[in-house]
Formats: sequence, structure tokens, C-alpha cells
Amino acid sequence: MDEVKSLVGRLFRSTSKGSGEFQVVEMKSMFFELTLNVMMRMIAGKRYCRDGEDELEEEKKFKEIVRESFQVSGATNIVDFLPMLKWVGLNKIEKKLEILQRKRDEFMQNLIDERRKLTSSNSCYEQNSKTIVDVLLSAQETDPDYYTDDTIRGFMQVLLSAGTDTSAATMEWGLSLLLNNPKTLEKAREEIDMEVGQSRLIHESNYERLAYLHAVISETFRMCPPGPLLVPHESSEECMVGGFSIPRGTMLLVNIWAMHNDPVLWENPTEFKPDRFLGPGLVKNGFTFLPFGTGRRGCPGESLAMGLIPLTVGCLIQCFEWERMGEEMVDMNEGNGLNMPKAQPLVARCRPRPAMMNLLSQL
Ligand code: HEM
Repeated sequence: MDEVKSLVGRLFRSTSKGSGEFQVVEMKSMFFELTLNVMMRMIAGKRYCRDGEDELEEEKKFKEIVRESFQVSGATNIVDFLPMLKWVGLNKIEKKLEILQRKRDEFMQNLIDERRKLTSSNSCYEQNSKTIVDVLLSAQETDPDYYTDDTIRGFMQVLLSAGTDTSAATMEWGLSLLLNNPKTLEKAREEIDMEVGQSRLIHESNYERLAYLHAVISETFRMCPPGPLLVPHESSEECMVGGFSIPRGTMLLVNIWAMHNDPVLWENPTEFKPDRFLGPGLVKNGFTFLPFGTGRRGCPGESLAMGLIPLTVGCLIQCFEWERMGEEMVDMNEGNGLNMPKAQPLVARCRPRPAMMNLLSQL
């Protein structure tokens, strides 16, 4: 909640300068910084994106590592397909990855060492301020062969790359869809005004009563799933899938984008219709809607994401008025990258809602 409040406060400060005029805001980086702060606070108890304060050297280094990691994560490495090209010097991506990995390891190791020092020197260390690194370090005490520093660094990196861009991209797609469908935005706001009011921000405890907001998020996941092919799975035994015999050891990619947009399964799949997730028409067969995958290797971050995304999008609807940059629709094309990013970062016009000014000025 702290981080969502901080995002809302930051947006308020940057949009309340004019005399009630709409201001242009770029939302992609705002969402990304929000999810980066949430993850890094959980992992190591630190935030790296702070509003209005001078950037520390450590913050600069961290942002550079994150930027480089995302740049190379979706890149095609031609040497994977034609290994002999390595000998003619076409392995630049591999070299880049090696350098990046060294930088990442050094950075993560410093964080581990810092937490190790802090927890061992602080005898009245509070249980509820434990980070993921602290938990892994205490597991290291009982099982040092498994929980090595190397493994802990790996955990940190996986959580960071799986938990930031996915949630940020969903918020960006969701707000873009709402800007292109202002009546839906209005309906979601009416629900929030009725169930939460205007004297406090949405809280997770209100979720049960915000069915339409959740339907908006589900419809966003249906149309723009951030893991469109899940992650590659491998058959551990020979099996039959949809009448095809799949040998043991086959790599299986599940195209959930195609499933979520299949006209046989969904009426008018290209239309943004959150109502399809409400009431008796609710999708009953869970295997037609799998934004987080399923089974043993399904996403372990689902509840975290489903705590954060409705909260963020809901607070933005509750506190601000939103408009597209002009008559033209927000561009909904996809760019390159693992998590189906938008081709163009979302830029919109935004101003605080008069009814929320009192609350916003206290943030
Ligand atoms: C909008 C948010 C998110 C979406 C749509 C999403 C989606 C997915 C999908 C589709 C998979 C592959 C599942 C499969 O193949 O069956 C996955 C795996 C994973 N996700 Fe997420 N995720 C999100 C947020 C998060 C967050 C916040 C975290 C971390 C806290 C996280 C951590 C992971 C990890 C560690 C895996 C690998 C699990 C494994 O291989 O066993 N994800 N996610």
C-alpha cells in the first residue's frame, strides 16, 4: 500500500501544478518503478526509485543493471541456432550476458552481505521486517549445502525479473484499454465511489465488493497476457495432447494468447468486455483462461500480483480523471520482448478529481 500511495502522491504533485488543467504523464516508467520498489523491498528491504531525491550511486548502478537485463532478456541469439557462428565472432550477446551476470552477481552479493551483517548484529531484529534474503539466510544456517549464496543470488534474480515487468505491463495495458473505453472506466469509478467513497483510498479489504474492477483486470489479462506462451514446459513422460502423441522430453509451448483470443471459446474476443467475467456468464472452465499458467509450475507470484494490480489501477481511477492525448485511440500494438510489452509506452492526460483533492493533498 505504501508504494501505491507514493505513486498516487507523485502523480498528484506532477498534475496539480496547473489550475485544474490536464497534464501529460508517461505511465510506463511510473508502473515499472512501482513494481521494482515493491519487489526490492520484499527481497532486500530497499527501494531504488525515490521521488525528488538525489540518486545515490547504488541506485544508479541498480537501474543500469535492470535496464541491461531487460534489454538482453528478449534478444535472439543466432549462435543458439548456428553454433559455428561463434567462431566468426557473432557471439556478442553471450559476451554481453557474461559481463552483465558478473555485475548482477556482485550487486546481489553486496545486498546479501549487508543483510547478513544486519541480522547478525541486531539482536532485537523484528520478525515482521524480515526480507526474502533474511529468510533464505536463516535457511542457509540449517541447510548450507542447498542454500548457498549462489542459489540465493539466483532466487533474487528470478523474483526480480519475473515479478516486476509482468505486473507493470498489465497495469499499462489495463489503463490503455480503459482510455480507449471511457464508459468502462466510468463504470469502474462508479463502483469504487459507491463501495469505498472519496474520503479514503481503496484497500485490499474492499476487494470483495469491487467485482467490476476485478473483471476489468481479468479482461486485461485475457486480451493482453504478459506471459503469452507461458514458460517452456517439457513432457517428463510420453503423453497425448489434443489427440497428438507427444514423446518424452518434448519442449511444449502453451499459446495462451491464442486460447484467450479464440472466437470458439470467447464471444467477440477482440472486444474489451469486462462483463463477461461477471455473473452467470462467468468462465467456468479454468483451462480457457490461464494468465498465470497452472499446475506445479504455475506462477507463485499470482496472489502478490492480484493484490497489487487492482489496488494500483483502482486508486488511479478513484483519484484522477484520465483522457487520451487526442481523438486517436491509444496504440495497442505489441512490441518485442518476453512479456508482451506495448510497442509505444503509454502517455495520457491526467488531472486530480476535484472530489479527491482533500485526500490527495495529505499524501
Ligand atoms: C501480472 C503478473 C504476473 C503474471 C501474468 C505472471 C505470469 C506467469 C506465468 C504465465 C508463469 C509460467 C507458468 C507456467 O508455465 O505454467 C510464471 C512463472 C513464474 N512467476 Fe509469474 N507472473 C506474474 C507475476 C509474478 C510475480 C509478482 C512474481 C514474484 C513474486 C512471479 C514469479 C514467478 C516465478 C518465480 C515463476 C516461475 C515458476 C516455476 O518455474 O516454477 N510472477 N508467471
